[in-house]
Amino acid sequence: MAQLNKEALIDIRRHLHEYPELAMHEFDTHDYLLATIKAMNQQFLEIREIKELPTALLVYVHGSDPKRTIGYRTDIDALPVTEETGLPFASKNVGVMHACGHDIHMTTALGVLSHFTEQQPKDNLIFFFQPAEESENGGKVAYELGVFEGKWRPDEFYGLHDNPDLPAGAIGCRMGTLFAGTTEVNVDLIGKSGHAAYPQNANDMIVAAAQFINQVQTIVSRSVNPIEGGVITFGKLDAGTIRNVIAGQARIEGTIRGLTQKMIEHIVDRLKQVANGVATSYGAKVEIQFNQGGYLPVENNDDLTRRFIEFAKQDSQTDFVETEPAMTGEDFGYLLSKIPGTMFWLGVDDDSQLHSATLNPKESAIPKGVHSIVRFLEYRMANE
Ligand SMILES: CC(=O)N[C@@H](CCC[C@H](N)C(=O)O)C(=O)O
Repeated sequence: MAQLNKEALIDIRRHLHEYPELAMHEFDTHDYLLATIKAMNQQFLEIREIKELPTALLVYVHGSDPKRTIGYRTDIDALPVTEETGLPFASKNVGVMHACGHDIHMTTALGVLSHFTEQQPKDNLIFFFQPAEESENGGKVAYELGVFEGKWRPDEFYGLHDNPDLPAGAIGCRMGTLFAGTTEVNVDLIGKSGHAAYPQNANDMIVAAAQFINQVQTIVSRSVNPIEGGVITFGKLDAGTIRNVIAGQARIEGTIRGLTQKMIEHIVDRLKQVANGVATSYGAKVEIQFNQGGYLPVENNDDLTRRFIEFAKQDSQTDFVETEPAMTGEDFGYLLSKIPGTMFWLGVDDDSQLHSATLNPKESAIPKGVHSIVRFLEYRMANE
């Protein structure tokens, strides 16, 4: 197969979009990626599978005169969202959708890879097709399995995320922190169920949960430096079984975000205080779990990011936008804490936001993104 052209890229993206799979269950996605990569020129390639992380894929492109090994990572998982785009290629996997654009990420990575299967790069390249970005931190899992050891350790790592707020195909980046760190939080409030008619004999955890959720709103508004900012979102609340039984338990699931690890820790401490305070005042038991995993703040490496931005600014074929830090999280933050590199945005120009059931990224972003990334990698390989 020759280098993937625009039409081939769009076909690939639509196939991936139709068959999204959740974190650590990306089996068909893995098989499709593998088949697509195997159809490329194999002359410079080495494909690697990981037994303990069976949906992941690594591809090594041997350089002609390597001075370094450059890593490029794409995530491959989807979200438990029911698609509402009405597109002819909408998700066929009920309740699952590429609502964060990882179909765009994968296709762009395949486009870049296919270019270098036809035109051997000077440096070595490693493409990492990573499972489980949305949850279960596949990047950290891979790192801890020792996947990036020996010749498979990139000297520098790059990766992108699509951005509906930027023009299609534009590249966005910034020095320093690009994305927030995140911590998942689960709060279980445990009281006593009972008949709806006899509240005095029960301990209603719907009321306690409502109080807890309200009080939590004061953490960011009253306990966080507004210049620094932070986020607490509870996206899931589960309590009760029927209207006339008082709920004896409530489970509230959310995510905390901060641009520094210190801020995340500060919010975690305040959240514990609020949860314990509400539990005491309602005579309830509370269990709180936090899970940060690999979702560290995404810290772009100074030297590499300066070069990346310099390239993007001066390249007449790249439309570059300097961006603000974002409160989205990314487990690429973990990989960048181990291996220096740069994360950047690829504009996909859409009115819907990431994680929305109507997200419909502009496909024209894909060939433009491939073109800019190939040009950047060639520029990088031509320089010290
Ligand atoms: C780009 C993006 O949307 N990433 C996710 C990462 C999720 C981290 C973790 N599971 C959490 O919910 O805290 C995001 O929600 O920002």
